Amino acid sequence: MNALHFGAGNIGRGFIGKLLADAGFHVTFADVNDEVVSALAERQAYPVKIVGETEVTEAVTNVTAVRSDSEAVLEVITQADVITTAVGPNVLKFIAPTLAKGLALRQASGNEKPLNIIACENMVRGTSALKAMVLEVLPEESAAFVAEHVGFVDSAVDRIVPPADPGETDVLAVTVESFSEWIVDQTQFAGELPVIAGMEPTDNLMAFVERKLFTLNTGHLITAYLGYLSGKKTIKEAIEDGVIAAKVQAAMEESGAVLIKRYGFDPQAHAQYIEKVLKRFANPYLVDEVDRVGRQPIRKLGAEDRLIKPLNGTLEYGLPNAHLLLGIAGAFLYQNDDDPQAVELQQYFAEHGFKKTLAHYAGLDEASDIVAEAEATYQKTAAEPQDAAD
Ligand SMILES: NC(=O)c1ccc[n+]([C@@H]2O[C@H](COP(=O)([O-])OP(=O)(O)OC[C@H]3O[C@@H](n4cnc5c(N)ncnc54)[C@H](O)[C@@H]3O)[C@@H](O)[C@H]2O)c1
Ligand SMILES: O=P(O)(O)OC[C@@H](O)[C@@H](O)[C@H](O)[C@H](O)CO
Repeated sequence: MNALHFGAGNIGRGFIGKLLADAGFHVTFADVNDEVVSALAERQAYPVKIVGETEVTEAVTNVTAVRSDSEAVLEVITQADVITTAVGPNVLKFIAPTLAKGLALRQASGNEKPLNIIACENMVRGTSALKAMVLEVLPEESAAFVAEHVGFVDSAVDRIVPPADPGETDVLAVTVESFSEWIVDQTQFAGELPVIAGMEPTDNLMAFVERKLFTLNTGHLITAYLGYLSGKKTIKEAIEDGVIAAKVQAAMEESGAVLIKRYGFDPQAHAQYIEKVLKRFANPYLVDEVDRVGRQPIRKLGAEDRLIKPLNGTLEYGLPNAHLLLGIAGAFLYQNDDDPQAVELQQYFAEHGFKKTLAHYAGLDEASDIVAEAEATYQKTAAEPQDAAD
């Protein structure tokens, strides 16, 4: 069985590529990082350090790599049984034309075995978004072939994988937490549902995607921004501050109340889920910087993402949202010259002011009460950033 995985980064090497290799797939990574591609192609193996109560380093073998913009990747697409991605939501548009070309070539090669494509990104129904991009550029004569033989399967992916420790010299080494969860929409597969250890099929994907994105990622982001405001470098340092932890928990309870209403989750089980997430943030063996978790604030202010979608849910059901608003204030106060989206957000904000900026990026009505409330929270937080975090 052959797997092709786009994005040999943290989650690619530390979770999805490892899981597929462990399941017996020959895994080809496709990436644009020459150093990583060369090392994978040469060594055909890499180490994954799993840290938690115990620490173990496992070797991932039976892997190789090609550049994702090379002719070689097209050949791999013609032979793959599964294609996965972990490149970041904003990069899917760059790999869609490659997938379309490869699928046309697969048709020409006469390979009619089922192929399943699964985007493993932090976004709601990322594979469906990728499918739309692929179909847009797919040659018309391949449309029927793809509809019959290719499954585009949405998924939810959860494992905290920061970049390697600063002192690490092996470009392929990756450190991961022991927890992992990969849930796929069983209704979207082409061919028979494959049995892969660590991949859990469900017929209720949206509940799992939203539970993960609007609990873990909502809480993670607010931890990062409150940590940033109080001068903390890592998520662990931030969540060890009791006041920050209480605010983060309150935000997860606000989004949780929406999820409980929307999906009928058991409130007690959801409270335990939140508790477990808080423990994962405090993992003493992971060095996860607030800048990684706070990255790309424009993406994170999107209407379907971890702050605004739960906020809209609180409006729909008439629920409290003060701590979600604090997260939005945090996004506006987050400054990082190395993050192009943080720079763009600050520039737009300086030119257009709070209300126009939030309305622009979050798809909210500039004249709405909620945007006015968000601005008031921003002003209060900007005046006393320490109070927000202390
Ligand atoms: N790291 C985590 O804890 C985690 C957990 C769950 C989900 N995710 C999601 O996984 C995705 C990747 O995150 P990450 O933390 O692994 O990021 P990362 O930056 O470590 O990895 C992304 C990889 O994609 C590669 N890439 C960029 N452009 C490419 C292209 N055109 N073709 C092929 N490869 C390309 C980069 O070189 C890099 O190796 C994101 O959507 C993220 O939200 C991350
Ligand atoms: O990857 P992002 O930028 O969408 O979000 C940053 C982190 O919250 C995220 O990578 C988590 O570590 C991950 O989602 C855990 O499963």
